[in-house]
Amino acid sequence: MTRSPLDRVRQEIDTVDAALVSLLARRHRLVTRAARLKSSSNLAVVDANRQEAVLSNARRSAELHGLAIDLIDRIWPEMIDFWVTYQNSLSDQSGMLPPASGTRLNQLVQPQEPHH
Ligand SMILES: C=C(O[C@@H]1C=C(C(=O)O)C=C[C@H]1O)C(=O)O
Repeated sequence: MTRSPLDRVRQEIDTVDAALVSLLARRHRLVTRAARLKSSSNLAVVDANRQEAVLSNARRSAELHGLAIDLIDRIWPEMIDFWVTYQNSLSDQSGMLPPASGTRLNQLVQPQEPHH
């Protein structure tokens, strides 16, 4: 079977996607370490200044690579939101930290199972 140019490009896209997932997994491990360090120093999960720095680093990096900043602005806030929720879930489990001020009420109040 001869592979078309489109097939080859798609294979390369798959390789890049696998590398992205591997980097996301690495970020996840680092965020877990950050959560433990904040917990042991009694620091809040959410750090707005740090979030701004993370976003502006990513935007600057996109600019250097000629990548649309719009893409960063759509992806990074989602990632940060995901990892803030994740860290809040860790601190809820350990019971070591009060909920961060940014924690939404629906994360705190667990709906009761209806009784049958
Ligand atoms: C990972 C951290 O926790 C939160 C999540 C961040 C992120 O995903 O980059 C940045 C700041 C914090 O609001 C951190 O404090 O570094």
